[in-house]
Amino acid sequence: MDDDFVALTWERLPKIPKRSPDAHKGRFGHVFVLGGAPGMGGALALAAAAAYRIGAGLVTAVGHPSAVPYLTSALPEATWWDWPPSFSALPDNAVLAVGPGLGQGLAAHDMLSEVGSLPIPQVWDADALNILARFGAPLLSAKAVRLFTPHPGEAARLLAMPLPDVQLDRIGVIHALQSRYGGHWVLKGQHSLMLGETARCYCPWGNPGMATGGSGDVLTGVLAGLLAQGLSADDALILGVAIHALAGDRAARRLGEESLLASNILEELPFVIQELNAIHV
Ligand SMILES: NC(=O)C1=CN([C@@H]2O[C@H](COP(=O)(O)OP(=O)(O)OC[C@H]3O[C@@H](n4cnc5c(N)ncnc54)[C@H](O)[C@@H]3O)[C@@H](O)[C@H]2O)[C@@H](O)CC1
Ligand SMILES: Nc1ncnc2c1ncn2[C@@H]1O[C@H](COP(=O)(O)OP(=O)(O)O)[C@@H](O)[C@H]1O
Repeated sequence: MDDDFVALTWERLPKIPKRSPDAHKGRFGHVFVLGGAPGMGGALALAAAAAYRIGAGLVTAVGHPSAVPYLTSALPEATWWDWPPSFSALPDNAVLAVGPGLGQGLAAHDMLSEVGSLPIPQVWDADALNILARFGAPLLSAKAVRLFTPHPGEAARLLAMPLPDVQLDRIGVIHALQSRYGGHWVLKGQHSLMLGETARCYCPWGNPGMATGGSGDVLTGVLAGLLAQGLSADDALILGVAIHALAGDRAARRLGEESLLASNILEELPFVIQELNAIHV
């Protein structure tokens, strides 16, 4: 690993802000997850549940009506908006997470060009990245805090380069992504790399059991939930990637890498948060 990119340690991790005794849900932000095209309601539900688990005050899932059954059975705590959302109705404390199971049709493109025109904190993942790869940086028309979360396949599409070349020069790739699209980046996979405003680090945790459908959707919800609680983009990036990987490691110890499901990462989030809070007292 390049000297410039340091390994995260427990001690170096940012803190989740402590809740004051008179807290109410309005203080912890309102995450809107946009995704859930037909057949992919599960991705939307995973991301929405992760945003709640990490501490967001309110979560709204914005999806195709066919995704409703996933959400109502998996997460009755979330509220629901149909596609296309009324962006003018977003509250002041909104954070957007776009991409989990979004699909790449015209409706998805139109929603993303609206999202890109809003000065609201946002996390871009999965199909949102695939659409960005097709339409380029002009899709990001407004200045906004943006976290981007490509896996190597998505990074290859975003830079129009062969996939094997991404893995040969992951540091060069993450710099190239930031130069082309701005914002804060995690290049996922073994030893996920992070590049933010000042953040330059890699995650020593995580395991191949996390190479399973939906684990990236959980990360997206975690990052949005941390932004919603007021963490800076760099802190949300570092803490979110770390908590997600540590939760994956706990799930692998409990269940084995082969049997690990994305929903098991979700289940372990509370225990990682408690462990971190205990060392940060
Ligand atoms: N339960 C659900 O509803 C799920 C929905 N999902 C959604 O499905 C949509 C498309 O995801 P797909 O998984 O089909 O498409 P991807 O673009 O993630 O993967 C397509 C192909 O890209 C390559 N690839 C992926 N990750 C790679 C890596 N780390 N290194 C090298 N090559 C890699 C592989 O060849 C893979 O088959 C997304 O919107 C996603 O959010 C997935 O997250 C899976 C679960
Ligand atoms: N071999 C691995 N070692 C560590 N982490 C991994 C490994 N494989 C996958 N992960 C993590 O699991 C998540 C997978 O995300 P992604 O590929 O977007 O999955 P999906 O599209 O199915 O949601 C990422 O956070 C990635 O860093």
